[in-house]
Amino acid sequence: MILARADRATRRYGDVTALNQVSFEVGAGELVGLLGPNGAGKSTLLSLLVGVRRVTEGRVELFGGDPRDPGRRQRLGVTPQETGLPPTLRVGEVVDFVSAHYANPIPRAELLDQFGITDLARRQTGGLSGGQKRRLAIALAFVGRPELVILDEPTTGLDVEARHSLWAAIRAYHADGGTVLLSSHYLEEIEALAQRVVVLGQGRVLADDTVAAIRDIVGVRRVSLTVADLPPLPGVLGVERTDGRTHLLTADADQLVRDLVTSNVPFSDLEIRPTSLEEAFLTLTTGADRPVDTGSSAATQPITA
Ligand SMILES: Nc1ncnc2c1ncn2[C@@H]1O[C@H](COP(=O)(O)OP(=O)(O)OP(=O)(O)O)[C@@H](O)[C@H]1O
Repeated sequence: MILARADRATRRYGDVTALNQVSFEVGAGELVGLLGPNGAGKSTLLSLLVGVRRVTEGRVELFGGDPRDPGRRQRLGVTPQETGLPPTLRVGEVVDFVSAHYANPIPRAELLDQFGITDLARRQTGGLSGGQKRRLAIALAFVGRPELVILDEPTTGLDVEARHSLWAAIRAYHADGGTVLLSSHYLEEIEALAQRVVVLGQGRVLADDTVAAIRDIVGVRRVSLTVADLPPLPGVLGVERTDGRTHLLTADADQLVRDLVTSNVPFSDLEIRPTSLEEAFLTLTTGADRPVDTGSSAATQPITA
């Protein structure tokens, strides 16, 4: 059963195309990570799916119909990137207030315990730290026992301990049959939680695959050197030349260096460094005005830079 779907969804803000013909689905019981650099369109996509924004073109569906239908939203739990909590209400009162909107909410004490915020129950939300507010906001997404939870960068601003306790709560919900779609900048977070990753870049789906397949792509290394002329070498995914330096992208830097040495080409100032997630995706898609097809292992396809 498909719980959320985007079908060639496009969203523009004036001249800015935030999402460009995005299609993907979230099936019941999945835990899907939405990964992408700043401005990739993650929040826009989530806001369409939860019904707070409308598509410019294309279609989005939640539980098989219009996300703006209140009946459907009852079955959904959401934590947006920023949440405004009424500053004078106590944490327990906020939980009670949100619970009152649902037929069968999780009891207050149980919810606070699950999210490690029991000791905050009597504190006014205005006096909470940023991380404490964030944990409360995330807990509130789960209070109505939703079938689908959508979390926009849930652990941004949390310390390591809070992040891990939140991951445990998300895993427990998923193990109980819940479905999760969460966005993140952090590959680590997606790896810790998700089975499937949808990568967005510049408003498009660049990849939709297993964590392992995506890991292969971001495992790309950048081998930089000064060289006059380079013969074709195996395993080179992309070549860039800037300021007299040549940069080779490869999934196996060790082998590439061996091949460079045995090719007898004179070179100097060899440097190897990992590409950041953002850089890997931007580089791999440079000049390729089309999505990367990881279904046939994008990491082994030649990319012209
Ligand atoms: N209300 C808006 N008005 C104009 N442009 C917007 C608006 N919201 C988003 N954008 C633009 O749309 C693009 C996608 O933004 P979006 O917030 O969806 O990306 P994101 O992947 O969630 O980024 P981040 O990781 O930084 O939160 C960006 O270029 C952004 O500046």
